Amino acid sequence: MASVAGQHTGLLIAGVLLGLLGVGAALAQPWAIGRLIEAAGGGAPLTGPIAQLVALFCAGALFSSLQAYAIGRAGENIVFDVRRILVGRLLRADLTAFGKESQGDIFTRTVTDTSLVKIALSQSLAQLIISGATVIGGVVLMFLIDLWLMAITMSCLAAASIVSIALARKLRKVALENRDDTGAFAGDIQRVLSALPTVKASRAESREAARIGGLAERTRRSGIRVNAYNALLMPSMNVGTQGALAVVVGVGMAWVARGEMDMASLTTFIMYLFQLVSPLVMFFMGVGQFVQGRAAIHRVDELARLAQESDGPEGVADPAPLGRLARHRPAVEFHDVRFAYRRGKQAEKTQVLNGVSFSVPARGLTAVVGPSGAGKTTMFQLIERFYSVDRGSVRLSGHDIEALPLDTVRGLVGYVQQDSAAMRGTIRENLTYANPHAGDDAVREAVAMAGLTSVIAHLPRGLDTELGDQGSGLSGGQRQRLCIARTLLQQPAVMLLDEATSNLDSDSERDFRDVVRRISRRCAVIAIAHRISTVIDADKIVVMEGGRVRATGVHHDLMERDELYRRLAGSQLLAEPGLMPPPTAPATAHERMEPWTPPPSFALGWPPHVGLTEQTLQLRPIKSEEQR
Ligand SMILES: Nc1ncnc2c1ncn2[C@@H]1O[C@H](COP(=O)(O)OP(=O)(O)OP(=O)(O)O)[C@@H](O)[C@H]1O
Repeated sequence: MASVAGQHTGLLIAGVLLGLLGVGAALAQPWAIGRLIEAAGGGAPLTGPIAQLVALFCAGALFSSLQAYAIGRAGENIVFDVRRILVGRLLRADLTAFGKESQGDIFTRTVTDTSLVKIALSQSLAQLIISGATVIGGVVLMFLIDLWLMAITMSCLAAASIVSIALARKLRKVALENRDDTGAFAGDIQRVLSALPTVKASRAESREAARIGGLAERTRRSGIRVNAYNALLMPSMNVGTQGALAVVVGVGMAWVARGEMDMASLTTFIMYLFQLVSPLVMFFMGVGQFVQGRAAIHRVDELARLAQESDGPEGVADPAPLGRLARHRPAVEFHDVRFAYRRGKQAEKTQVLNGVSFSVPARGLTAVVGPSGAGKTTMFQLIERFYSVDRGSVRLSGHDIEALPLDTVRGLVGYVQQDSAAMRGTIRENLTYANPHAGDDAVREAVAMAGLTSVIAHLPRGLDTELGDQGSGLSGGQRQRLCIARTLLQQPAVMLLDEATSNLDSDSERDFRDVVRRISRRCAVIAIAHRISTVIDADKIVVMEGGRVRATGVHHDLMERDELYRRLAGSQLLAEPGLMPPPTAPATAHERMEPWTPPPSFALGWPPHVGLTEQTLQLRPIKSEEQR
């Protein structure tokens, strides 16, 4: 953060210098008033002293407004740079590190904390320097007027400063707590709002309102503590200056009465003392703001240090020759890949892949099947290099992906995810997201290939129809086809389809299978499929179980020799009768799926069936039209 502020030191220094010129003009004003009193007392002409005074007033006003403009501008520049850097780092963050952070807290740090950083690094820093200079200048001039009066003033101010410094220390601590509480509150709001339908369906509104209310209450309490220390900071200084003023007026008037001091000097001294009050208060307000800003700087710095994706080692092989993948080499190879996710702040390991090896030809359809949790999606995430393998290697056309630039890897690999990721924006923007330069013809072709032409034709604004958050405004199946069209527009060399047809109806799925066939003549298609129809005519099938490749082959071959495949295929056949020839060998008792019969009473703590009575349904009488 300091380095960002360092890039704007020119403007900051200009602002501070202008402020110091304003300080000079302000400090000269009591002196000019003293001269005016002397001239009036001595019967001398007043035009000169009055002109001096007016010139000082005007110069003071001009310099302080120029200073405010320069410092404000530097502040905006600093916050702009901090946000630009943060957003860049967030978008390139390593997914493991990113997954440990709460998204709401990230949002608070990026939006609110950066605003506090702006105030701390520009306004309050300048305020500290300028009001500090005013105080020092005033103190020196007051020393020159009268040493003893100044000594009295200093002792009152020193006592007040000790209290204020102790308060500022406490303020920093509670400000940090308050920033963290605000982040936790925002994090929970984000968690709930992103799953609002689930919250409603689970009737969890009251529970969530209470939980978030608790976090809001914690934020309120720490906010009140911040406020309390802030509220004590200024009065502690005010009491010091007011005490000093009372003593100075009393002692000074006694000295004037005894003839030991002249009235002009006492008036000038008192004016300096008055002038000291506001900068002193501003100084300690600046301390308060800076201290709160430091808490924000700490949080923003922490976020900026989020681990980043590595873009491959220095001196990587030139990615250009990869272009379309060579036909004679496998498009993707896994060599004894081991991988574990790291969860939470403690980075506890979840071992997922335990030595996976297989290869995918450069053309054709490779289907990946296996029970839930076998590690199929994880494999795709490793091909996209969202995570790095712990051991072994993943190769693209013979090149270890760790040695390729990320941009090359992700340009070559197109990924249609399990949860179709559509975004707020028009359908066209969603379609061309991975290839913003795609022309209209290409868009039309991709839309047709994904079976979206008639869907889009029925929308009021066609391709320019706006979608809501997460692509709301389209059905699940339509969103999925949108993502497929987007990936097609990317023209990848390897296309990953993660259960991409799970949301398609049978007709659309049949059409889509034809599309996949056509695409697979041009590139390598790897499809995670739960439907047998997707895998039955795949060129290669990889069967996964428990983080290992259990078998590879084609359908008929696997039906003969792999129990798990036979079982998976059998269960799928139930959903899609007539698609598959009968198994070559009768299933053993062990392999056969047991039909599910409901237990006599529910075993998971459900009450036995009591029937839906008015009482259990908590029915209320329906009001008639008139009652309403
Ligand atoms: N981000 C993550 N952090 C920690 N563990 C994860 C993460 N994602 C997945 N896992 C774990 O990794 C294992 C494999 O998950 P994966 O999604 O790869 O399975 P899958 O075979 O695709 O399953 P499904 O067919 O149900 O989608 C699971 O046990 C899961 O709990």
